Amino acid sequence: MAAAVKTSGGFCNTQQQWLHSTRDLFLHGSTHSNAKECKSKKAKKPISLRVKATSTKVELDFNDPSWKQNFQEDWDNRFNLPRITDIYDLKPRPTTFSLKKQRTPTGDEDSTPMDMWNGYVNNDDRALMKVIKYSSPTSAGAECIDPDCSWVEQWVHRAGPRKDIYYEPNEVKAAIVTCGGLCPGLNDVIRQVVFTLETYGVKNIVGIPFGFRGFFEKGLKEMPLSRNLVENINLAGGSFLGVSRGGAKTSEIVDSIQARRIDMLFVLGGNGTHAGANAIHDECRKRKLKVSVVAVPKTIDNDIPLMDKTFGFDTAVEEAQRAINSAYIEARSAYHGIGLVKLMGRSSGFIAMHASLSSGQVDVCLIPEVSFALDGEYGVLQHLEQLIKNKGFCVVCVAEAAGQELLQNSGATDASGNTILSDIGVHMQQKIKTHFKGIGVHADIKYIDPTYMVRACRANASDAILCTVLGQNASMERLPGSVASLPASATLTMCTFRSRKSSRHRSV
Ligand SMILES: Nc1ncnc2c1ncn2[C@@H]1O[C@H](COP(=O)(O)OP(=O)(O)OP(=O)(O)O)[C@@H](O)[C@H]1O
Ligand SMILES: O=P(O)(O)OC[C@H]1O[C@](O)(CO)[C@@H](O)[C@@H]1O
Ligand SMILES: [Mg+2]
Repeated sequence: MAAAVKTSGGFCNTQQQWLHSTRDLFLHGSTHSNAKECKSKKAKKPISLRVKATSTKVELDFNDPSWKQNFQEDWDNRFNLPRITDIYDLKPRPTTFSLKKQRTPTGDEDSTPMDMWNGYVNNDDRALMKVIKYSSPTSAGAECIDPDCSWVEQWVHRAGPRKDIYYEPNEVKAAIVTCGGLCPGLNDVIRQVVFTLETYGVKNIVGIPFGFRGFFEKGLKEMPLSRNLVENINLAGGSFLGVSRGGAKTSEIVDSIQARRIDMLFVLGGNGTHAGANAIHDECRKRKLKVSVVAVPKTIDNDIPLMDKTFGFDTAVEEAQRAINSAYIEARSAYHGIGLVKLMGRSSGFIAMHASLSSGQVDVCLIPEVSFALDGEYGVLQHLEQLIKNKGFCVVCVAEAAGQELLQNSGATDASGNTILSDIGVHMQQKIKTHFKGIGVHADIKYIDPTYMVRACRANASDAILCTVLGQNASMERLPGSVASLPASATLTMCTFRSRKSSRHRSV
């Protein structure tokens, strides 16, 4: 699966490729906002690359023979990781992690005595972002930077244990906080961060309750964490520490960090949380505090650019499939049954799309990335009419953010300032009812809204492994003294996983 690329403010990503390859199945929608952005990459020069990490804007002139070098330099700048040693003149000390050989020869007569030393990650180690080289903009799914689609390597930092560290594990205080909405796997990451820190010899680890709120809300006390306490938390869904939205005042949070004498902060959350982590990092720098901030990207929506998969997404898709299966059974068993399922995704249809594809039971999948009409000759309702006529039943899956332009928007926002979406599921249910009544055809609509069920559950096996790698890498990045925020941490914490994956599955 190819990584996402951000150009001119839009994302051209895997979802887009899937849309192309599944056009027959998911026939609604011809204009695609992302598609427009993708095309703009191939537009005449110069193009501008808007950079998420630093918000800088680099004009690329493809007539300039050194454009590729400029691009690469810009990329490296964006992925430059600030380190605690940028501010303080600190003496490195040998790591307390993995001091011994990880694996030793078995001692069997047959075994070849050899050094199984696992090694450390060097600060200059990198993982290659893209494993596909497109030879032309006409190649299926092509993601090209310049009009000729010449190969440009994009490298990100590799996560993992370093040989030198800059903190004394015995003396530091580490804090973990989980923010935003729930996501399967949060407990797995918390658990692994605690385990790894303890392996380094860190004794003082605390959990901040209920997101950033826990930093300033009176009456919310930090929770001491240990291997013993978190041993089994991965067996349950949710967040052991609790989550919250809104209310983040950076200066108050940093006052609290200072007062609690926190040296390292692990922040688990989505885009909002990462903006918060970045602000905390900036404020700590301004105050010259020796605090490392490492953010672990969390979003059930899987909508972080540059990342193939975020933790919790796989689990959510699996759960969503169950709802689709129920809708299918209901629709199949009813006379002119129409199963309708609404699935989460604040502004992306990844859950809906993947659950639909994997279930194989969905006739129409509607996602926000593709605009569609309900009424009219090429509208969804007309298509449903045909499906009922031809096969007697059908199943529709709609992402919660799909078709928002068809609904009235109240303009309301949640505590974090995120737009509260209008209910496309209920709207579709009504529209389908009215439509079939209007044409005098019986239709039995079964509407399923499993919203919170897809995320209020324990991580599945594949997410559990991903979380373990992320938790380990986050802790290993912290002790060497790095300070990371999106997208550095996103790639940073992912890249060990990614590099292993890509070497094993080069052809993906
Ligand atoms: N620009 C920002 N600067 C500082 N803090 C922010 C910013 N945006 C959001 N936050 C804070 O980050 C926390 C989480 O934000 P939000 O509720 O948007 O969830 P999220 O991290 O995007 O996760 P989800 O994927 O579940 O939406 C909130 O406490 C919010 O106040
Ligand atoms: O938990 P809340 O505040 O209802 O937010 C729900 C939103 O959070 C997410 O689960 C993650 O961003 C979205 O899919 C969904 O729209
Ligand atoms: Mg968000």
